[in-house]
Amino acid sequence: MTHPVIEFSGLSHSYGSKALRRQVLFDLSGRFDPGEIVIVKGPSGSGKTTFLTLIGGLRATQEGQISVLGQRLDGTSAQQRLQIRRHIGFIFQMHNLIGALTATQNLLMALRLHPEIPAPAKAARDLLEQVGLSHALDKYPREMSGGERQRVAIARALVTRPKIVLADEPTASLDGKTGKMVVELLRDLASQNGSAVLMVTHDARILDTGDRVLEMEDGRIRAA
Ligand SMILES: Nc1ncnc2c1ncn2[C@@H]1O[C@H](COP(=O)(O)OP(=O)(O)OP(=O)(O)O)[C@@H](O)[C@H]1O
Repeated sequence: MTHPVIEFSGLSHSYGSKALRRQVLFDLSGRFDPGEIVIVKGPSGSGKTTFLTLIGGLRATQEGQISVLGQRLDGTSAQQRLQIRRHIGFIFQMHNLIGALTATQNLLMALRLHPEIPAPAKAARDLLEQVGLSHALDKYPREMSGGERQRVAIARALVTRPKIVLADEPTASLDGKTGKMVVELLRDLASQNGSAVLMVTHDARILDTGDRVLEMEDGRIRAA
């Protein structure tokens, strides 16, 4: 039997407190297996981003259980969640590239947490070239377009070959050709590295690239 990369049950989440408290996720359960690409879709406000940030350990679990690579996330400290996050590649719209570092240096920074990866400088350059940024290796984020910055963020998330990739609209600011190339990179990582890829997207061009679709509505997972 395959061990799931992520397993969650009874997951609920609310924002605000007292009279302003509003529940946005209701009793979610499920699992993600190695090597699968899951498309998460659903209307705006249905809870997709909240769900992704919870299973990525970016928020504390309020209710329910989450296990990531065999380690429990619920009930852990912020410090422990930080450790688990090392195994996750995040591709979010607020990509938080470090402005004082070039594209290459941003990738090297991520690689510093992974001394087991050989030849980091080559790994960084190769991946930036693969996402079509050979002209921008030494550029700073402020010198790049939005789409170029997005590609640096994608390369930074993937260069450590994480076992889990969480992506929120990864192709939103990319043209069709570049978007397709990014999806191919994700597919390679899933098949060669056994990584699980969870991708929130409305992009009609890539909806059919997933192995399955998880559809959310009003904070619940709709039965497939
Ligand atoms: N930090 C927050 N504080 C209060 N409410 C929030 C917060 N973040 C999200 N919400 C609310 O929680 C609900 C779910 O939001 P979430 O961003 O998870 O949905 P989504 O499906 O990702 O939406 P979109 O497709 O528009 O990004 C929404 O009603 C949103 O307004």
